[in-house]
Order: sequence, then C-alpha cells, then structure tokens
Amino acid sequence: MSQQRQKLAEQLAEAVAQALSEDLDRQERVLLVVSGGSTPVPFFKALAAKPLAWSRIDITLADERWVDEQSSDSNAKLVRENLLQGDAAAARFVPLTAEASTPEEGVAAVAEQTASLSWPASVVILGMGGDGHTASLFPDSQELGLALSTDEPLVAVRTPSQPQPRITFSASRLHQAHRHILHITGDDKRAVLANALNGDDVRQLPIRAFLSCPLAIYWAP
Ligand SMILES: O=C1O[C@H](COP(=O)(O)O)[C@@H](O)[C@H](O)[C@H]1O
Repeated sequence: MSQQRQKLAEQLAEAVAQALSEDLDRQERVLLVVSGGSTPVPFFKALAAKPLAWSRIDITLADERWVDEQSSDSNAKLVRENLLQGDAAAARFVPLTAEASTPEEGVAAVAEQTASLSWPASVVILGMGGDGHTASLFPDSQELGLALSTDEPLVAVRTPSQPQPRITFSASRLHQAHRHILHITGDDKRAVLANALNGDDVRQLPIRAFLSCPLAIYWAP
C-alpha cells in the first residue's frame, strides 16, 4: 500500500465520519452505502477506528456478487472483516444476499431486507472499474438500461464480462443519497474518469450517471 493511497483512505474516512456525525446530530439513525472490490480496504480500516455512535449507523453495499458469504469474492465478507471491527461492529449491517440460488429469485427478499434501512443514505461511496462500471452497472450488462431507469431499488444483473451474477442498487436509489463520493486509485482509473468527464453516453461509461450528483472525487496514484 503506497503512502498516498493510505493518506487518501484516511482523508476519506475523516470526511465520511464527519458527514455521519453531522447527520447523527439531526436524526436517530443514518445509513452509509459502501462499495466492494479491492480499493476500499484501507478506507474501511480507517473508518472503523473513528469514534462514532456506531450502534445508530446502518451500513449496506452498493452492489454484491451472488456468491456465498464465505467466498473471497463476497463484498459482505470484505465489509465484515475490515469495517465491522472494534467499536464499528455495533453498526447494523444489511448484506445484499438472500436464501435463493439466483439474484433474480432473491431480489425481492433483498429489497424487503433493505427497505428498513435509514433511507435516504447519508453517504454513498462508489468505486469504479477500468470499464467505467460503478456499483454493478456494467457497460456490457443486459440489465444496464433497467438499472439506470427503474424506480425499483434493486436489480439482478448478468454481465458477460463477469464470472458471477450480481445484484445492485439502481441508479435512482443511489442518486437519492445526500452525498456521493467516488474513491479510486491508479493512473488507469484516472484516465477512465477523464474520458467519462469528456462525454455523456452513460451506457458506454456508467460512472457518468453520477458525475453531476455532485460527486466528490477521492483519487491517489
Ligand atoms: O466489482 C466491483 O468492482 C468495483 C471496483 O472494484 P475495485 O476492485 O477496482 O476497487 C466496485 O466498486 C464494486 O462495488 C465491486 O462490486
């Protein structure tokens, strides 16, 4: 882990902790939506160390791979092992999985589980892949149009470029949050973001759906 990425993670944790504290001063419970993948790990660790009223914080994911929670591909496992640690273990975490063999069969149950969260979210932290996907809004997904346009909260997704089926919050549900943050690292992702900022075809680079939320960008080499 480079020092710059570690510092970025700490700055992001400070900003998110401050946002959650502000909202906790005004409301009984608050919701944080986080992303999976490899980038958030140092951020999760830095945020877990913050002195927050964790028992009043709800946490869920922007998207999930439809895999067993013991799988190394599980975003829920990542959150449990890196964010829900120490005092932060008192947070209420609602994963995006259910007792069903496919996301199409499980999406209604996950919608029911997540309906009780403290919407709208205080903060949504998005990641981004090299193909411009964010959450599980993939350019090559058949369900991309639906996920970008539906008022339903969640969409089951099949993506040729990805080994597992997925479930994702829809763009409209993620848009409702009070604050949006993009957390990315590396020159390759910076180039993808620059490309996204230079055009407007959301289906080509789905991160474009969030560029005017407004979106705070946290990037390090
Ligand atoms: O598959 C996913 O990828 C993106 C980016 O992940 P990273 O490993 O490049 O950081 C992530 O934002 C998304 O939540 C995850 O499901």
